Amino acid sequence: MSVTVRVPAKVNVQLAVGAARPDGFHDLANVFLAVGLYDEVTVTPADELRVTCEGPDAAQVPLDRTNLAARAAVALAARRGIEPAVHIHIAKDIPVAGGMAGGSADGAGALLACNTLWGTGASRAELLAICAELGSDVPFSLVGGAALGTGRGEQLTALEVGGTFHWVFAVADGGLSTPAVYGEFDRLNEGIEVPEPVASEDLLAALAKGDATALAAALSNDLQPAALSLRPSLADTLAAGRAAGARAGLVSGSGPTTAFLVPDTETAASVAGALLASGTCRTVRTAESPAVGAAVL
Ligand SMILES: C[C@@](CO)(OP(=O)(O)O)[C@H](O)COP(=O)(O)OP(=O)(O)OC[C@H]1O[C@@H](n2ccc(N)nc2=O)[C@H](O)[C@@H]1O
Ligand SMILES: Nc1ncnc2c1ncn2[C@@H]1O[C@H](COP(=O)(O)OP(=O)(O)O)[C@@H](O)[C@H]1O
Repeated sequence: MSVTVRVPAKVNVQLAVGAARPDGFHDLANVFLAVGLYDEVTVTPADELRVTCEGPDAAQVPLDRTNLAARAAVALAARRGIEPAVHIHIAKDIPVAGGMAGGSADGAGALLACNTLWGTGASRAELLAICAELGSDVPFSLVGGAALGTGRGEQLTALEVGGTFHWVFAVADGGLSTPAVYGEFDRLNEGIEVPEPVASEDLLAALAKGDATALAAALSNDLQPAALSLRPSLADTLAAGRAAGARAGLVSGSGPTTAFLVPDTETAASVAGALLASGTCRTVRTAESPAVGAAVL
């Protein structure tokens, strides 16, 4: 018997970052929006814990116990005093180390899959608590849709979304390390009073209305200057997407994927083509939002 769970990627339509906390994390107003690019995590009983991965970026995914999917299985098994004897297979379609929470998706997916396979009966609240232990973005991968993440991003409030948003994602060559980007944020803000992160009322209203023009005007990412500082070529990708007709473009989370909001699927196809032709990215993907969270298939 196997259980397969499908989990979406995310884009941060607003990422407001506060000052570094004593524990090294940053308080956030993190407006997550799930997008229709998915990893599938399949768990099958086995003699011992084993992880395999397939997909274009599979070579960059660790297959040892540092893999977030393996950590999720170990965390749930430890709470129940059982062995995490399971083969976890990840069919990976979410770009790796791209600021789209692919590892977090696999963590949330493996957790839900193991809870189902083992009949461990963890409640939604317990699953969310385990997700938060695994990483700041993991709870959102479980719930999907749209949500405001406060604290380090793990405390979620569901948000209303009144329509469909169309995106083009430009996937860069190579990844960016999330801690390195937060570190660069601290360096760039040294000696500056960093304000408390607050969600934008205009942005929340645009999401609730499904108003893509208003959302485009309200998109923001406080990590973007840090990502651009570490990867200056991303400015060329942003310029190419905007010149091709995107309503707005921004770095997705810690990057280096850039996200472009477009009015419809036709514009998505033409902006994707122009971005590829510009030579400023490795590949392009189109997807729609919102997407549902982790779900057993
Ligand atoms: C930036 C964001 C935006 O959604 O995602 P990505 O773009 O990387 O996917 C997140 O804040 C990433 O969340 P996640 O990738 O789960 O990070 P974690 O494993 O919890 O933390 C990794 C490291 O990132 C930094 N970190 C993370 C979250 C946070 N609120 N403040 C931080 O300073 C810390 O240096 C921490 O040690
Ligand atoms: N299941 C996983 N899939 C991808 N990366 C993983 C996974 N588990 C651990 N990692 C590690 O997490 C790092 C960040 O990957 P990822 O979650 O894809 O990006 P991001 O944090 O930018 O959204 C990778 O470089 C990899 O070393």
